[in-house]
Amino acid sequence: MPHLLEIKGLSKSFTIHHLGKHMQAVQNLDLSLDEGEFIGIVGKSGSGKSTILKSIYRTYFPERGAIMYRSEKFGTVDLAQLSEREVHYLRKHEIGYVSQFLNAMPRTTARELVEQSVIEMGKSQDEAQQAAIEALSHFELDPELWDSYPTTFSGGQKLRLNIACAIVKKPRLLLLDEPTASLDDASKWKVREVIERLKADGTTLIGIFHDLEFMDGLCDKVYDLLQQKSPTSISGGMNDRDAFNSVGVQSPG
Ligand SMILES: Nc1ncnc2c1ncn2[C@@H]1O[C@H](COP(=O)(O)OP(=O)(O)OP(=O)(O)O)[C@@H](O)[C@H]1O
Repeated sequence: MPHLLEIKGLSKSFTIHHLGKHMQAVQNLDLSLDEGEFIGIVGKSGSGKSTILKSIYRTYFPERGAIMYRSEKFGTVDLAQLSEREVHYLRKHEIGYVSQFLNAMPRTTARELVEQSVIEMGKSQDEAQQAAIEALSHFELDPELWDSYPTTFSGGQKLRLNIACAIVKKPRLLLLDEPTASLDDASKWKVREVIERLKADGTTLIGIFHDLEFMDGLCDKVYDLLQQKSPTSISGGMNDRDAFNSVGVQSPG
């Protein structure tokens, strides 16, 4: 069985025109992921972790390299080359992205936000209602909050809602971009339970977490960007669990 995701030679840089600076965020990166696996990405602040996830989700257009994804709908495709329309389809149906930031919409309750995620997949209002109830219960968002506006939620509550919105689509691949960054310890460990549940359900995951202790025992593999040679370039290598333990004493951020 081919990998679910295989990144080959990915490079991405940014030009900040008003500062006259060119920033090499990711350079010649290789990474692969099998179905049901959870890969953690660690590295210093600015080492390109988010850029990798955003390139997979195609928030950023990769500059060089291929991001081969085995889609249920399209077969194996290069996310770096795919049309906007197909990318849009994959975001709706196959690939989810969760960060610490909530995509709140004005005058939209938590329940409606989750329902909209289902409706945009082409499902009926009834199906969306049912799926929203299941997702919000599954991720233990207090039912008293379901009909409230999420802008008033705590960091942990927003995250639960974010995850519910992503998970309700049953994505094959879920990208977690530092979702626990603003959470206290208790909320973090609740998120860990959620991730363990997703893993048990067979979701394939790539996650960025600053807290190495949080990742320990959770990820199948860790992709280590700590060995970068200069602040503007990375060239990473894959570690297995033992190698992860050996980098566990260093702080990535
Ligand atoms: N949209 C952008 N425009 C300009 N520069 C960017 C953009 N996105 C990322 N960069 C630059 O690319 C480099 C890598 O950024 P990225 O956010 O991927 O790092 P990171 O490892 O996720 O950092 P952190 O741990 O601090 O979130 C940084 O130098 C950043 O300033």
